[in-house]
Amino acid sequence: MPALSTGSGNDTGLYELLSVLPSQLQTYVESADDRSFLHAMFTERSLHSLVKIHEKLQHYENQSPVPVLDSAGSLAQDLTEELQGKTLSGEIRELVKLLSKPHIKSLLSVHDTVAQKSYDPELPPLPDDIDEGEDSVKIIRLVKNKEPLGATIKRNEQTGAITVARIMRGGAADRSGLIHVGDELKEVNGIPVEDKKPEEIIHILSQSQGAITFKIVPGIKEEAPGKEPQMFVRALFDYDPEGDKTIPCKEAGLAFRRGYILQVMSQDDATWWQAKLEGDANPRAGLIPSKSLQERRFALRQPTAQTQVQKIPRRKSSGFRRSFRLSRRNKKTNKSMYECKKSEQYDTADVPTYEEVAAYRRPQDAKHRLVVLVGPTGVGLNELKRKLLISDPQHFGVTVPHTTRPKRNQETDGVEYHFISKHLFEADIHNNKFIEHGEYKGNYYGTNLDSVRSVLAKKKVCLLDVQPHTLKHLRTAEFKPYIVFVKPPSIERLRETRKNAKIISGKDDKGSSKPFTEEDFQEMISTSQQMESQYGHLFEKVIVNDDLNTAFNELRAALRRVETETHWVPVSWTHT
Ligand SMILES: Nc1ncnc2c1ncn2[C@@H]1O[C@H](COP(=O)(O)OP(=O)(O)OP(=O)(O)O)[C@@H](O)[C@H]1O
Repeated sequence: MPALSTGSGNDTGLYELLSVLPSQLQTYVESADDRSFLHAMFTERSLHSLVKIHEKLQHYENQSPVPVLDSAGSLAQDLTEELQGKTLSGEIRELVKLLSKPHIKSLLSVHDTVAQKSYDPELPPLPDDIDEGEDSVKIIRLVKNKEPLGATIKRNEQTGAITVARIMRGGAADRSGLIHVGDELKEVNGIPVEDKKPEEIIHILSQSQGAITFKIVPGIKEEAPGKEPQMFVRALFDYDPEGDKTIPCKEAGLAFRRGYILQVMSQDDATWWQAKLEGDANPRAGLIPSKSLQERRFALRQPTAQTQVQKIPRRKSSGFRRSFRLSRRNKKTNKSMYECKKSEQYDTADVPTYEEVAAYRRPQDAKHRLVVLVGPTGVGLNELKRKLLISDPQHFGVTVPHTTRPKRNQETDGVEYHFISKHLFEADIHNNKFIEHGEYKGNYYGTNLDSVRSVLAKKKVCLLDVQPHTLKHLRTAEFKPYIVFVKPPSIERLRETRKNAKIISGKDDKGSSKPFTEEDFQEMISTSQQMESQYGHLFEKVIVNDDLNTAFNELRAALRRVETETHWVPVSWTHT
C-alpha cells in the first residue's frame, strides 16, 4: 500500500489511495452501512481538498522557497515615485493605486520582515549613563499624540521623590500597561525630575509630542488589571474641575452637569473617583469628586442652605403651590380650598451627589410609570394635564381625590371624590397613605396612594401634579415616577402669552379666577428658580411652558419615549 506521502510534485499516490481504499477495505467490513459510510467518507470533497493542501505544502516545503528580495516595500515605494507624474496607461495607474493601498503596503512590510528574519521588537537604545548602584530602573517609551498621558503624579514631602499617584482608567498610560501607581519617576526625556515640582513635570509632558522616554523605578505594589467596572450613576450636581481648587490635576478632571449619566471606572481612591460619560467612545476616565468628598463639601455649605430652605414661606408670599392638584373633572372644584398641613418641612438630610442607576425599559405588559408634573402655581400644569387627557382619554388618567365632607346630591362616590369617614381618613394619614392632604372648613381632602394605584391598574398612564417635597415619597420601585418640571418662560413672554389667562385667586376661599398680575409673574419665576435649585436633581425632564401647544407636544413626545424607550432609573427600581 502506498505511503500517505506524495513525495514529489505530480505524484498522485494519495488520491489513488483514497480511491482504492473503500474497495480494499470491503473484505474487512461486513456491515453494508459501514461500507457505505466508508465510501461516503473517502469520496467526501472536503477530504480531497485537505489532501490537496497537504500536497501543496509538502511541495513547497521540499522546495524551501527563499524570498527573491528582502526590500519589497521600498521597491514598491521607489516604483510608485518613479511612475508618478508621468503620462500613464490605465494599467500602470491601477498598479500605482494598488501599491498605495495600506493593505498592500502592510503585506509587503510583513514580507520584508519575514525575509529579513527580523522578528525582535525594536527597542530604544539604553541610556549609557546608568549608575551601577542605582535601583533597578525601567526605561519606558510611550508614543504620545494629542491625548494626555492619563496619569497623575505627586511629590513625597519627606523624600522628595516623584511618584505616580494614579493611572486614569482607559487612558494612554493605562492602555500601555507599563506605568503603575507607586512607580517613582526619575527622568522624562533625559531630564532628571528629582528637583522639579509636579507642575513643572506636567509642563514638560504637555510640551512633548511623539515618543516620550521615562526612566522609572518600579513601585512595589502593582495594580492587578481588572475588568471594566459597570457602575452607572446619575450626577445630581454640576461639576467643573476648572473651578475646583482641591482637584489633584485639573486636566485630569471630568466636567459634568446635573442629570448626566457617568460610568464609574474606579473607586479605589476614597476622595477622587474615576469616571467617564456614559456612551462616550473615548475610553479614558477623568477624575470626579467621590460621593463622600461631595457630601463633606455639601456639609460645609449646609448651614446657609438649611436656613434658606426653612425660610421658604408658604404659598401666599412664596408662590409654592397653594393647593393639592386634584382631579379637575369638576370645574367647580375649588383648588385653593386647602393647604398642605404636614409636609412643608424639607428633608435636607439628602445630599445630592450621585444616584446609582440602571437602564430600564418598560416591558410591554407592565404597568406604566407614574407621570408626575411639578411647577410653580399658574405655570400651566392643569392645562397640560387637560390637553393630555383630551388627546387620548383611553390612555391617560387622573386620580380621584378623597374627602370627608358629605356627598352632595349631584355627586357620585368615586367620580368627583371618594367620600370616606373621618375615622378612615385619619387611619390612612397615620398609615402614610396620603401623598398630600389638608383640611378645609373642618373636612379633610387629599390624594391617596391607592387612587394612583387604581389608575395604573387600568393600564393607564396616571398623571399627577404634586408639590415638590412629596416627590421623595413617590420615588419608589412601584411607581417609577417620571418627573417633569414645567417652568415659566421669561417675564416678557409671560406678559405676552398670558394676556387672556386667569389664575385662581389666593386671596379668597372661593377660588375665583382673576387675570395674572405682574406680581404673579415675578412670583412664578422666583418660585420656579427655588424649586429648580432645591429639587432639580429629581427632574427627569424640564419643559418651558412658553407657547402652550409647543409645550404640550414636547410633553406628549417625551411621554411616548418613556413608554417605549430605555431610560436610566435608580438601580433599586430594577430589582424585582
Ligand atoms: N402656555 C400658555 N400660554 C397661555 N396661557 C396659558 C399657558 N399655559 C397655561 N395657561 C393659562 O394659565 C392659566 C393657569 O394655568 P393652569 O391652571 O393650568 O396652571 P396651574 O399650574 O395648574 O396653576 P395652579 O397652581 O393655580 O393650579 C390658565 O388660564 C391657563 O389656560
